[in-house]
Amino acid sequence: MLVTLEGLDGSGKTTVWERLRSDDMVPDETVFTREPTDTWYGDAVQRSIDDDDADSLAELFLYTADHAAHLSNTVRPALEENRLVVSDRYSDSRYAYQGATLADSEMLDDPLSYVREVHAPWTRPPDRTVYLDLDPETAAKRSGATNKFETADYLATVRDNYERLIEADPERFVRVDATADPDTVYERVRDAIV
Ligand SMILES: Nc1ncnc2c1ncn2[C@@H]1O[C@H](COP(=O)(O)OP(=O)(O)OP(=O)(O)O)[C@@H](O)[C@H]1O
Ligand SMILES: Cc1cn([C@H]2C[C@H](O)[C@@H](COP(=O)(O)O)O2)c(=O)[nH]c1=O
Repeated sequence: MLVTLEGLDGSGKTTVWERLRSDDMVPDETVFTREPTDTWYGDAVQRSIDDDDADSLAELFLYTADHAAHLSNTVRPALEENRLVVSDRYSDSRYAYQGATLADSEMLDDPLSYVREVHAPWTRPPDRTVYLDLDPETAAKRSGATNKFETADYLATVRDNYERLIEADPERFVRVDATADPDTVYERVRDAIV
């Protein structure tokens, strides 16, 4: 089973993901992974994140290349062995974030749909997605505005995109209030996974 953790920057995904790794209730053979990945593809993505002037379309395809390699090298092999896979960010991050980054593009009427169409023929959708729901102002504050994505204005568009994704696929998503205290958030996420 493939479970993904999604939400705005600062919503607490990595905090939960780290804690799940040492939880006895989570199966030992679980694969914990993330996007951007810790590979040279992920390094290329990181360079783009750090470049305020990166071309938005080129950036989409860097993230997408990282996703393709992540699927073939990590996610699909683990699923073939019937292991639980927990990914800190995955394809919905691309739909929500690059959907927002490309919002001003004159070439695309509906960037979110375009990004989904690019992935559709080959990606592997998650079986369950835990969405850590947080308002953009708190998200920007918590994340410390360390990269170009972490502003309340931009994150408001990203949040609208996540809402569109949830509306289109309500069965897959479990919404968790990320303003709750860390222990409560953690227990709600764990309950949604095991
Ligand atoms: N439930 C919570 N309440 C208050 N603060 C929290 C909570 N969960 C995490 N934090 C704090 O918010 C900050 C961001 O958390 P974390 O790195 O886990 O978020 P993230 O969603 O992984 O962010 P990013 O996508 O930017 O990597 C950290 O300082 C963390 O300690
Ligand atoms: C996977 C993915 C990520 N992003 C953005 C979101 C964050 O601001 C950065 C890095 O992610 P992290 O969780 O803070 O390490 O990249 C994105 O725009 N599109 C994506 O597909």
